[in-house]
Order: sequence, then structure tokens, then C-alpha cells
Amino acid sequence: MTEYAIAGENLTMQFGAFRANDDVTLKVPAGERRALIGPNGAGKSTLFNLLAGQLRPTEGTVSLLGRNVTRLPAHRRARLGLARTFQLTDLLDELSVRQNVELTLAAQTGAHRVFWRPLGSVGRLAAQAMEVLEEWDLAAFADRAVRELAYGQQRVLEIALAMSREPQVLLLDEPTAGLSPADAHRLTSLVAALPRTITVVMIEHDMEVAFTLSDQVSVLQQGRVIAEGTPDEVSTDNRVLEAYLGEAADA
Ligand SMILES: Nc1ncnc2c1ncn2[C@@H]1O[C@H](COP(=O)(O)OP(=O)(O)OP(=O)(O)O)[C@@H](O)[C@H]1O
Repeated sequence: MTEYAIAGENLTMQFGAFRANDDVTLKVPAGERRALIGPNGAGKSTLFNLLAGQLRPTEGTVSLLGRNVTRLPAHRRARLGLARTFQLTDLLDELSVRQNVELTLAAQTGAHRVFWRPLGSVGRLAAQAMEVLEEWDLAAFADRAVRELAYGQQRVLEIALAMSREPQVLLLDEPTAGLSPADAHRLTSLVAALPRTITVVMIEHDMEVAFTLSDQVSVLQQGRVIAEGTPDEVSTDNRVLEAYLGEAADA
């Protein structure tokens, strides 16, 4: 039996009379890069919220690394190895880049009671934070407030924070949205270079990025998975072409 890194089975999410996800099954084996694509309102963010624990499904189950986590809140799933980024960055704007990393690391190690800890452990946290920033080429901005960073740098920082939690599964919500072509290209390279020990699921509107980064693509439309396969397979699938042509016609 294959153990999936993350899997949603028969997920339905009902908002009043509206089904944002309707019997969605998504099974991602360890190490895979999976893109979720689909027209606006197809239910991609809802599916991410179900997988990460921001929402509880009306029906269906979510498992993470072989464990049923359907009833676990987001922070418990995070502790089991799941990290996610958001469509709009959830960085602490007024704090420095370094402080954002330190807080993430502190939360990770349970060192948020950092003020009661011996000074040595605070120093260790600072050193670790700088290591993270160096790894992601952000060390030069360590003492800048996050709001002073260019948007592209903020998006890189977000991924750096997610990765600093050493996740086994990483969910990226539109990592290149709002970026200039050059920044999008840089971010794509960074994601492509992530180690294969990590399973990556990403929502991506830019087809070129989605197809470059992914092994498999799942296409959602009106809350359902309408196609799944390699980038080559889905890009020539008639249902997918119709879904996108329909969107273009509606625009
Ligand atoms: N909390 C909610 N209450 C009611 N309806 C919701 C809620 N969250 C999402 N929806 C609806 O569910 C549908 C799917 O939304 P979702 O954000 O999951 O789509 P999406 O594929 O991520 O879209 P986009 O590409 O525009 O981000 C939309 O019609 C949206 O209005």
C-alpha cells in the first residue's frame, strides 16, 4: 500500500447551500511536486484550507504521512510536518526580517518562552536565524522591517520561514502571484531546487510555472477534480481546455 505524504479523500466542503469542494480526492506520494490549477473560484484555496486544517470538511478525510488528521487543527498538523504559505503573505510587517525568522524558529522548538531561557539559547536562535537568512540570500536585509522589503523578497522570506520549520510537506499558495517576471523566475528556481525529501503541493495560476515545477497536475473546476496527470497529459486534455476556454469566454 502506498503511503501518501498528504491525501484528501472524498472531501466535500459545504458553505451554506454552496459546495466549494465536491467529493475531491487528491493523493500525493512522498517527494512529488503537484500543481493544483483551475479557473477562479474552482475551489483550490478551499482544498488547501482543508488539507492544512484551516477548515474542517463537511465530509471526507485528510491524512498526513499516513495519519488521519481530519480532526486536528492547523497547528497540530504543522507540528507533524506540514507547512504552508498563503496567497497574501502572512509576515509580521513591522518586525525585522531577522525577528520574523526568530519567532518562527522559536515557535518550532517551543522556545517561545524565550525570555525565561538562559541567554545561550537566545544566542543560538539568533545564529540559526542568520543561517536561514544566508541560505535564502536574505542576510543583507536581516535588520530591515519586512514592510521595507520588495514584494519578491517578501515571498522568498515566506518560503524561507516555511522551510525553516523543516516540513515534510509544503503547500505553496500561488508562490509567484504578483511578482515581476524576473522575481517569478527566481522563485521558480528556488522551488525547483527544494530537496526531494519534501513533498510540494502548489496552487499556481501561471501555467508555465505550474508545468515547469510539477510532476503531476490536478485540475479543479466548480469544486471537482476534472483531470489529473502529467503536465503534457493535462495540457492536451479536452476537459481542461474547455474549462479554461469557458473562463476566457466569461471574462
Ligand atoms: N468561507 C466561505 N464562505 C462561503 N463561500 C466561500 C467561502 N470560501 C470560499 N467560498 C467560495 O467557494 C468558491 C471556491 O473558492 P476558492 O477560494 O476555494 O477558489 P479558488 O480556486 O482558490 O479561486 P481563486 O483562484 O480565485 O483563488 C468560491 O465561489 C468562493 O466564493
